[in-house]
Amino acid sequence: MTEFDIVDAEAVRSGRATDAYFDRTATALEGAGRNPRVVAEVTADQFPTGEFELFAGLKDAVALLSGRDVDVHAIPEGRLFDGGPVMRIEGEYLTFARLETSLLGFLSHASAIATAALDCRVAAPDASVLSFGARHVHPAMTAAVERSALVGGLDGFSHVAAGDLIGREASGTMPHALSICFGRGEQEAAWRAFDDAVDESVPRIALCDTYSDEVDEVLRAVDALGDRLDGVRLDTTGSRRGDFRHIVREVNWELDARGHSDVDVYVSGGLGPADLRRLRDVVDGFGVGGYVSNADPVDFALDLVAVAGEPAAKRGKLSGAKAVYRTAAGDHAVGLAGREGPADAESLMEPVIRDGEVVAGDAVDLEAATERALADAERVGYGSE
Ligand SMILES: O=P(O)(O)OC[C@H]1O[C@H](OP(=O)(O)OP(=O)(O)O)[C@H](O)[C@@H]1O
Repeated sequence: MTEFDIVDAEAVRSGRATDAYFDRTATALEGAGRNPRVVAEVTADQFPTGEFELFAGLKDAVALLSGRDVDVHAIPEGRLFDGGPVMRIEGEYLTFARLETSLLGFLSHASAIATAALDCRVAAPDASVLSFGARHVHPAMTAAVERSALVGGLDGFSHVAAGDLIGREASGTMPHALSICFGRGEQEAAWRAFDDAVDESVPRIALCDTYSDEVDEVLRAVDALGDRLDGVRLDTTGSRRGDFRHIVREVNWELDARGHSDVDVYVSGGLGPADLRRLRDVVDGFGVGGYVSNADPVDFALDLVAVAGEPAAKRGKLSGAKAVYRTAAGDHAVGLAGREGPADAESLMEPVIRDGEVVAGDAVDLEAATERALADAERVGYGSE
């Protein structure tokens, strides 16, 4: 009995974190003395759909399969895909049967979140965009959310413990609760308390919408902190927002009129790519929560595509080990592995585990994944208007 409803890492690693039917399948196969060599593929769509998604979660998938007698190929994290396999596992079926549930979970959530993050990245390429959505998900998922947001090109994230795991410090300054603790009309006391107590390395970004008009609170923050004020954040609640772009422009105007155009303006609260496009030329940064963290998981499935060296698949799925390609024109293509791919096309899958040993290299490296995501987005024109 654990304190929280969190399945622990050991249950994932051991295969206990599985759907029961895999346990029963293993029992049946063991009882029948059957354990064929198979090829299994993880796929969202059989053929290209015209809609790219960003691949993430491979680091954990590789960790799950490492040390087991399998060979695994995958497209590297941070590559866009559209149809065909993202991962191929070869080995005896019982070696990985019980791992399917966790494997798909790792990939499905991470890829969805990375894709949503990339939507935001390309919507505001020059602004700082931070992931604020940890509060919307189960705490067991927060590190995966924040890491996937980084794979998708976001500049940072808010969750402290996720930062410990990822090896990067969380960002963030103050919630409305800070001002409210000091009381109506006492926002200056809140901003000064923050400035007095919080480490100098943390930017002084005052939240300026708690009790009164944004311009009024911004100018009061300027008076209260003077040159120590780095920026202001407007998180105006939806029912009070009116024309948010106009409000932000007015704030910028009034800052400029008083010689404080160096104060950065950040906005947050219910924002998505369309909002980022609308506001990107008037703000310095965005906090994006639910749009990224609440992305619907990619509908990955794991299917057997060959048994004992022969093509095999359930109906509706394509048999045979496959390769996926990026063509010179930037399209995604799927073909049988071992056949020649399209002319001038780059094959996307690479070995990540060989005989149980991890050989993934930078295919699971976070910084390399982000670089790939941005380069791939540019190459295929992802999110271009
Ligand atoms: O809206 P999302 O895009 O999902 O982003 C998360 C939001 O959560 C916080 O708002 P909240 O109103 O809870 O702020 P508070 O805690 O400062 O009141 C934060 O300031 C973001 O606006």
